[in-house]
Amino acid sequence: MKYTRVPELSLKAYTDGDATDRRAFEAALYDGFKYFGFIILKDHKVGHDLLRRAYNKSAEYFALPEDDKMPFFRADGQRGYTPFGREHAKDSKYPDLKEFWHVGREFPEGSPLGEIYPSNVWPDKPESFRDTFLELYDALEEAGMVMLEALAPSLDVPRDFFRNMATDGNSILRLLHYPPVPEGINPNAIRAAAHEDINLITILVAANGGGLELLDREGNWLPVETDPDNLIVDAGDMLARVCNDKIPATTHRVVNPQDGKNESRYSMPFFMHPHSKAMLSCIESCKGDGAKYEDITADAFLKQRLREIGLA
Ligand SMILES: O=C(O)CCC(=O)C(=O)O
Ligand SMILES: [Fe+2]
Repeated sequence: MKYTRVPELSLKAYTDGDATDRRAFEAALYDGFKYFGFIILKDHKVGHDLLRRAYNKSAEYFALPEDDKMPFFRADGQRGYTPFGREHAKDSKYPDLKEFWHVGREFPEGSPLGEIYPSNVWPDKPESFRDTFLELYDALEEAGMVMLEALAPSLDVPRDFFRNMATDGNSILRLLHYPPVPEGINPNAIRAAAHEDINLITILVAANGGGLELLDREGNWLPVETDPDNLIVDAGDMLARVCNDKIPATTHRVVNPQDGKNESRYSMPFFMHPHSKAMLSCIESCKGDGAKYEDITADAFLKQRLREIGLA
């Protein structure tokens, strides 16, 4: 199968369809993932109202003065606020033109699991910030779990294989703000330099503006554009690693505005991670001539990659 654009799949066909619909969805997901490492997901259950509310809260937060935001900056960048110009892609010298906020997993008070990941921090304004983003975290995780489940049969692993890996996982919701590109900025600096995501899969709430591009097999940058109510799903390094690159962690970037409209851009990727102790080890059906990568725990792999992007 050859594609000229990122395929669009309807999640409803999988969740509400019969066995034939589900098999067709699984095949289309696997084909899209193998070809591009990206698919677009429509008819999902993350509500339109929740997405609009989340975008509004995100815009309200980033509009606050820097003095209100900096108290939530943590050096490791894993929770709370990361200011403009801090993160750079693994192979880029120039910082990305973005600021962001990270929400991690919340455990019920007193849960022993609460110790394993850094605690969330929360701003006191805007109002309902915490509730909105915990709701979005759960909704995106739910959609992601279904995708992980739908992927399993194609790789000949039990249906709950990836779901189990991601249960209590170190998944992160990132609220991103790319401000208007400042004048006089180094021409090599872009909103998000070419990179691959670190995690298993990313469920990206499509932004309210263009700019996202993936690097296709011919080495061309292909815009990934869709209705802002749809979700974009892409495969990260951890998934590529366990399936021996059968599914690629596709390089992507966000370019600066090119249409003369130098406006803020907001997006909200949800990075689905395995739980820290999960072993990233090559799936039997993908071994072929042998595993290309050594076994490593999800936690060790994450730490290695965070150092490479200047966040640890
Ligand atoms: O803003 C976007 O559309 C993509 C962001 C992204 O690729 C990332 O944060 O890893
Ligand atoms: Fe990314």
